Amino acid sequence: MAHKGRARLFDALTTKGTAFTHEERRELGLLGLLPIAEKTIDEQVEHTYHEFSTRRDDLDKHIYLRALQDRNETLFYRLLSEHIEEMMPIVYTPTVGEACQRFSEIYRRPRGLFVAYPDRAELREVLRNRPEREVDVIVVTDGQRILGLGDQGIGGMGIPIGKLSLYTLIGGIDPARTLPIVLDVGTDNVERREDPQYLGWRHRRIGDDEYYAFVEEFVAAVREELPDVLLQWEDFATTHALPILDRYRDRLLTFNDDIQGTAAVALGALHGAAQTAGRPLSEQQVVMLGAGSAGIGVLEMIRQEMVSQGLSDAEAASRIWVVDIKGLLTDDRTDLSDGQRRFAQPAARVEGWAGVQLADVVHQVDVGVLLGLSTAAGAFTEEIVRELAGKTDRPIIFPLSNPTSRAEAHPHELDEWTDGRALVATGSPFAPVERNGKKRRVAQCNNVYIFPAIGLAVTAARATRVTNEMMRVAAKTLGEASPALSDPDEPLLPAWEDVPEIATRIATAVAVQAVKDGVAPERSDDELAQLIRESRWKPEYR
Ligand SMILES: NC(=O)C1=CN([C@@H]2O[C@H](COP(=O)(O)OP(=O)(O)OC[C@H]3O[C@@H](n4cnc5c(N)ncnc54)[C@H](OP(=O)(O)O)[C@@H]3O)[C@@H](O)[C@H]2O)C=CC1
Ligand SMILES: CC(=O)C(=O)O
Ligand SMILES: [Mg+2]
Repeated sequence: MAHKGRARLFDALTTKGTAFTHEERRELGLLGLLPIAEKTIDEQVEHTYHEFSTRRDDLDKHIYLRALQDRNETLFYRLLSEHIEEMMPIVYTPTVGEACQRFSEIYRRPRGLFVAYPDRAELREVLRNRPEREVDVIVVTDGQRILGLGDQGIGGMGIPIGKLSLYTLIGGIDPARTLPIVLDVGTDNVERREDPQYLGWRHRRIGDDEYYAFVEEFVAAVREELPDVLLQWEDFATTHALPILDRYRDRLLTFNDDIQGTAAVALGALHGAAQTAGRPLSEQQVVMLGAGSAGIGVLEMIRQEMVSQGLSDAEAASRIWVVDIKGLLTDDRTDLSDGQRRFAQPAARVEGWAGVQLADVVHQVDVGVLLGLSTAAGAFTEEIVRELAGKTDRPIIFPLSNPTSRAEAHPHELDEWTDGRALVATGSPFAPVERNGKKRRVAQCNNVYIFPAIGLAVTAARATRVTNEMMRVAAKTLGEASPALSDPDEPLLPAWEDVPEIATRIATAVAVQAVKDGVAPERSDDELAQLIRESRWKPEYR
């Protein structure tokens, strides 16, 4: 706020552009630096929306919005908040996936921190060079599993930038207090590495010993510089995601969005779905396609929920069937990680089956819930879905892989193959499904319903850890807001326009839980609710 003149005019966080009044221009040394007209923020929104609308395709629209964000953050968030449903798919999945693939080509200006392995001796200096001193939330990736698009190296930076935009848009986190980070540890994507435009370190990914030592150094630098920050891990390959979470979850204020955020949103959506289907989760047989960190994270939470509904651990596990690229996870497989092994079915249970692929499991088991976190586009085939639809009145089918090009099925197909009976939620956004002249919105079961609220909760309540119970409360509060609970024809998750308000509700419940869990200072529930409402940043010129 202190700067004047050009520095003030070009400070994206505090500029008002053509909305500086004549008096402000005089006070701030801006006279003559702007055309004489004085705009209101509403007029600026109208103008930028028109500009946005003239862009040819979604990537152009993404580039336009990113440029606006770099120029005037208040206006960027005001525009987004007035067109949330239209712009979410542009700043986030699916368009952000293409923006990551073409990151070096569309690169304009730096944002956040590029923490590169060759700079490892100077990590503290890198952290000290962060653009803003005070930070509430870091989102960090190493670019190895960007949505379902694999290794994008430094291009993965598009994801932390996009996620943090949603922390602000939905969770009301002050954009000046967010920090996107990419750990540049090389890339195994040969096409990227050999692209002359590639802006990252042209090197194969470093080996695990160097990798974990580097992550440890990075964490140490973050702790020293920003001891209270929330550190969110995003889009790490499963092989690294789980060990990193295990190593740091009890040492830092941290969570892994793909594991824990996805689990919470899936459980939230299943709440409305199970109620509409008329059968609680604990009475369902659940099939998951994909045994990566997202899939296993979701299943851990489903199992806990089944236990809270009265099953033993073993009974719950016996209702969960996981299929990966090799087929069903069974206890005679030697290639399973510890996390996967917890969901392996006894091999004896499948003796006599013709095979152990998804179609076989759906054929043999009384499946009520089919979930996909596999990146396998089209894997929920007509044959599989029709078989499932023959077993239950209201099949619950969630193709959750991102971006759209990786979805296991499209909602209009699921609708057709089940005669409109499927209860559907998808990872990326899809157009409404039309049946008998009536259009129905498709719920987007994406962790964006959760992470902004977690950020808001821990920031406002000054929490020091993200506990499992905090995540469970987030899932429960979201589930209770399902429009399908009051009308089975409504989507399983709330509309985007309502999401900022619901994020506030989730954040309040999570903050209350943080106090209960002893990881945030004592405060009454009312005080927390008030603190959360008051701490929300708003896109208004100061
Ligand atoms: N909706 C949401 O909010 C979220 C969605 N996601 C999406 O989930 C997907 C998976 O993420 P993540 O778990 O981290 O990724 P991983 O790559 O770690 O996991 C993918 C899993 O699917 C399996 N798989 C791959 N291809 C097939 C196939 N053809 N048939 C059966 N199984 C297959 C893999 O098996 P194997 O290991 O043997 O190859 C692996 O078990 C991504 O598309 C991601 O965008 C992730 C987080 C949140
Ligand atoms: C949504 C998300 O986090 C993912 O697809 O990775
Ligand atoms: Mg992710």
